[in-house]
Amino acid sequence: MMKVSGIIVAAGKGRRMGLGKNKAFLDLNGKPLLIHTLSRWQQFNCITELTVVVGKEDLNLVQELVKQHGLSKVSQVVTGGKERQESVFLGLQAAGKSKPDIVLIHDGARPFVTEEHVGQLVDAVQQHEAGVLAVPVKDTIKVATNGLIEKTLERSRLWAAQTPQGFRYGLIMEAHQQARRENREATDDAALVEAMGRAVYIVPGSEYNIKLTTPEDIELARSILKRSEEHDDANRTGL
Ligand SMILES: Nc1ccn([C@@H]2O[C@H](COP(=O)(O)OP(=O)(O)OP(=O)(O)O)[C@@H](O)[C@H]2O)c(=O)n1
Ligand SMILES: C[C@](O)(CO)[C@H](O)COP(=O)(O)O
Repeated sequence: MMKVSGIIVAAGKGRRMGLGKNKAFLDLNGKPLLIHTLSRWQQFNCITELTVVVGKEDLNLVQELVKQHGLSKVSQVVTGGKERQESVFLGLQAAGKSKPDIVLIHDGARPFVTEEHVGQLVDAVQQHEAGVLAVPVKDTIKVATNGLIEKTLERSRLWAAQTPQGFRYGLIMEAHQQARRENREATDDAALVEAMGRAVYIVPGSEYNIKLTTPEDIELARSILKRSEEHDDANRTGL
């Protein structure tokens, strides 16, 4: 059977959120943001196990929360690095011990991805080795320097990359190792694979799969959570 491991990165500082603490512990309806994300991944049938990457200072707390919330798919909680890319690399090294075929790399700060989209991503990775969830860009994007517009990009070809991003394990490890040798940095993992000249496929995702980045996202997250709880209630009661 195909072994699919999730790597959930939550070792950031959440500076843009401005809470003065890691946004992973932001309370959403009585539960920390990271626990919302992990509880969802715990339920995904295609996922064999989860590696969680957190800041050194949060290691004990997250291990305790994992136990408390019965997150049995979490096989390890490991320490991350200064940048997201380093946290992912450390997560990949740890996940590699149990020899996964495919890894799905996901932001701890994205609590609303669905099983349907994760399943579609796994299918794409089985077929093509590398894929990302993404949504079409809705705004018109300008490239500007010092407030002066240089050009307008052709919107019909623009996609906003999300996570999870999925890869055959050997491919993403090679991409991270090469990036480290060449001191290359990127804000997502797909870019490291693209830089090797390898194909990465887009799997259309959902606008609800938001990353909580700035304070306005908290309100949005609470309303998405309410909507998904109502949806669950409706399913349970047959409404
Ligand atoms: N050194 C880092 C930086 C980021 N992340 C994780 O990567 C995800 C996406 O990053 P982002 O939203 O930028 O989070 P932060 O780095 O925490 O936020 P900021 O850039 O505002 O400080 C988050 O779940 C974050 O915890 C990580 O594991 N290790
Ligand atoms: C990986 C990512 O979530 C894709 O959208 C994003 O690039 C990482 O977060 P950041 O806000 O760029 O740090």
